[in-house]
Amino acid sequence: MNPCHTTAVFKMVSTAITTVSGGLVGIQASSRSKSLGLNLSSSKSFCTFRGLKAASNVQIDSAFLGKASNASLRASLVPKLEEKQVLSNQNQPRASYKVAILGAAGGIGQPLGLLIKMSPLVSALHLYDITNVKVVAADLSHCNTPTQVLDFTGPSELANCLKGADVVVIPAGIPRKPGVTFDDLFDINAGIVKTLVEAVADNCPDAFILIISNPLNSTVPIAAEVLKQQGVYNPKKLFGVTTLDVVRANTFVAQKKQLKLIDVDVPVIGGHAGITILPLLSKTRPVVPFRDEEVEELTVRIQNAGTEVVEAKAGAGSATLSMAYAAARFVESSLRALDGDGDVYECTFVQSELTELPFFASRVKLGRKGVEAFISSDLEGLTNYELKALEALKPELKASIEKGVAFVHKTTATAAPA
Ligand SMILES: NC(=O)C1=CN([C@@H]2O[C@H](COP(=O)(O)OP(=O)(O)OC[C@H]3O[C@@H](n4cnc5c(N)ncnc54)[C@H](O)[C@@H]3O)[C@@H](O)[C@H]2O)C=CC1
Ligand SMILES: O=C([O-])CC(=O)C(=O)O
Repeated sequence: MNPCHTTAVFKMVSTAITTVSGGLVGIQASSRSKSLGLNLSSSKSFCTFRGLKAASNVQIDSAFLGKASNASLRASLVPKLEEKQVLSNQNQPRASYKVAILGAAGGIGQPLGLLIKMSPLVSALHLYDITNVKVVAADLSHCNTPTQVLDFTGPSELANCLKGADVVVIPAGIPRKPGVTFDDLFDINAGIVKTLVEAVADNCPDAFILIISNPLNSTVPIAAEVLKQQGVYNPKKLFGVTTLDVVRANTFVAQKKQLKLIDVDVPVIGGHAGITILPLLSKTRPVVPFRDEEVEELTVRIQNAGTEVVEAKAGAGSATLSMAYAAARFVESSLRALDGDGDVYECTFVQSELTELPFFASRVKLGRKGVEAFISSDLEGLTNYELKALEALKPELKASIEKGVAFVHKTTATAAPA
């Protein structure tokens, strides 16, 4: 075993880890500290893939993709390194999953491709876009990590991009500009997502499908309707990526309460637009008291964080780097779940029975078959502020979901012969 690689894997996860334990739907989440008995924190040097020379001097204080991610990474990789001898004779980790990014040449797609190219779990990275994707692949493919990068341009190459994919990530579509609402993106992005998901249904219906394109509250229901029409809908494997809301909530709370960032975990429920984003500050781990004004200030900031970036970019688009980071975390979590890690939890916008709404973002347990359990206890014992906000978000979220469903039915009816 290459000690450099071992150090790399372990260093990426060298943080205190809190996990949520539980069983099936309706379980009570409980937090506990988990120690794997490894002494990982004494040195800050970091080695990664063979040949990345500068890496041995990289200083890191915390982990790569965040605590939730690392808990799972540690749990999934450490036992395998010891028990299954996953290192090949080139001293590389086993990398066996195929990930496809649709919209890979865009502002999110490019940094997301880079982060996924660095994952030890990915053997093949397929990049699809309608333009400019050859350039991105040529560039990325020079990084000497084991993942093979292939490019696919335009609808004629989409099927080959998707065949055999384990995880498909969709950040295709136009982003917001100042003054543009999420719903304003619907007219263009609804059709893009519909077409891409039709191709997913035809070519890799068993894959985890991760939707990033906005308006997320509508594009996920669109994807579900398309998959239903094609007869391949598996609600456990269709995810709206809301990880950025959690990443932001964790960051803003840690700053406000002067907590160690890596320890903070705030569940975010509802949807992904304005008031439909509901951070459950009362469920923050570690437990921390908030004054009423702090709750109001933090909630509003988390709900408007996307607009904060849109305004800062002044017409050049919306969040790309932080979104790529958040999506990479969700991809890693998906891969570890597929790999049999029993300790993977993420908030995500999925088909749900936690409320009367057909889709709802909440914390879920991920496993080989997708969503294994909903952490319903997150919705118990909410504060009055949270209960009121939860009721307030429902009409808007319901309307966005219905708009997505109606779009698919309408386009199908229009396309059907008279
Ligand atoms: N879920 C979330 O938390 C977030 C979602 N977003 C959303 O992600 C989407 C993408 O954002 P950016 O990457 O910044 O936009 P971008 O405009 O930089 O990139 C979009 C890419 O999609 C490609 N594309 C367009 N039509 C396509 C099609 N039919 N097939 C394949 N690719 C196609 C474009 O060529 C472009 O490369 C936007 O809808 C944005 O609102 C952005 C940030 C956070
Ligand atoms: O706000 C936007 O337009 C993009 C987005 O979804 C986010 O940054 O969370």
